[in-house]
Amino acid sequence: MSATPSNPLWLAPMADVTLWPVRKMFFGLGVGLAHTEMVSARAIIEKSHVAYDMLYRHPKEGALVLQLFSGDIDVLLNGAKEALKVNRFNALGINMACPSRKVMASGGGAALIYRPNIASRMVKELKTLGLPVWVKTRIPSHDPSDAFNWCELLLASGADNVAIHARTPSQGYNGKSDRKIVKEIAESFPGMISATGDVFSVSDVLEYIEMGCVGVMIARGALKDPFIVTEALKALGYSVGMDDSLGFRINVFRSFFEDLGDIRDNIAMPLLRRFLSCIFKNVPRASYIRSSLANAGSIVRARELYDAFVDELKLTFQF
Ligand SMILES: Cc1cc2nc3c(=O)[nH]c(=O)nc-3n(C[C@H](O)[C@H](O)[C@H](O)COP(=O)(O)O)c2cc1C
Repeated sequence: MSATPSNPLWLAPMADVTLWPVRKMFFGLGVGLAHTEMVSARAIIEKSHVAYDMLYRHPKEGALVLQLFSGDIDVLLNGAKEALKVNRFNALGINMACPSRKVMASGGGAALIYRPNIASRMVKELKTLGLPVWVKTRIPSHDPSDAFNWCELLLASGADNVAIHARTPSQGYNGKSDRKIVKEIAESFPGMISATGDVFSVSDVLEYIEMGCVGVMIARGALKDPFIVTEALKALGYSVGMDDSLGFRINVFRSFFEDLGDIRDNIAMPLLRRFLSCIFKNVPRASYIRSSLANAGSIVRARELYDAFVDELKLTFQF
């Protein structure tokens, strides 16, 4: 199974967000590839139901990278083996980017930047499973030569793609992602580097592509407005056959509601709340509608309210 994306605009991994209903919505909008949220390799080995749920892949999804995290080589490898018994994925991703204290304390996530030998062996071991191996990482420092050496090591170890979020682990989300470093690395390793970091507009996507990145991942920008995807694809010259009308937006979210109905309310309701700010944009009483949906208590009830609001809007806007 190859990891060939259908275009260079990809959905980034986001914990508690990139579950299958969200990924399916974004594949519907046109992304060329998506990531699962990061899954603990140890939790897979321990047969956690939560981790197993994260391995579900809907038949209508496109190219999908399973992103795993661990600070231990054997745990990572065995977790990946178990995951591949549950489902097929187009590539295995290693999280070397997560700066959270808990993940870094286990030696995983961004802590791997400071454990280069372990990181390199992780890539080599995962490669033995026969799938492309993708690494998502932050940068060691704002010195371009540090970033170059780090990416060179990952690629020499066999990584098929390195996605760079050009902030250091200690930076959190402060400052800006360092695009000069991304450009230098993308030029140094043509065809191997993708970008993530501060992708909020069509011009952000175009800028990373012009730098020579093979792909651009959308993360927080996708939460603010999923429809950036269709706009960016149009700007990149892909024919998307979709518009930005209210009717189109409403239908996209109607399908999303259907899919959310297939997962538990305690997972689905927070997920719905994540996307509420972009539902009913520029529509009268939008904030009242959003707060009704946020407090609906269950997806079934939220869907009923949504349908009732849409009926009202149809009378007003005649779509
Ligand atoms: C809610 C949320 C969850 C995230 N979870 C993950 C994750 O599971 N794995 C990962 O590699 N990055 C994760 N990230 C980081 C994003 O993939 C992305 O690299 C980062 O947000 C920078 O891109 P942006 O500035 O365009 O949002 C997460 C980000 C957000 C906002």
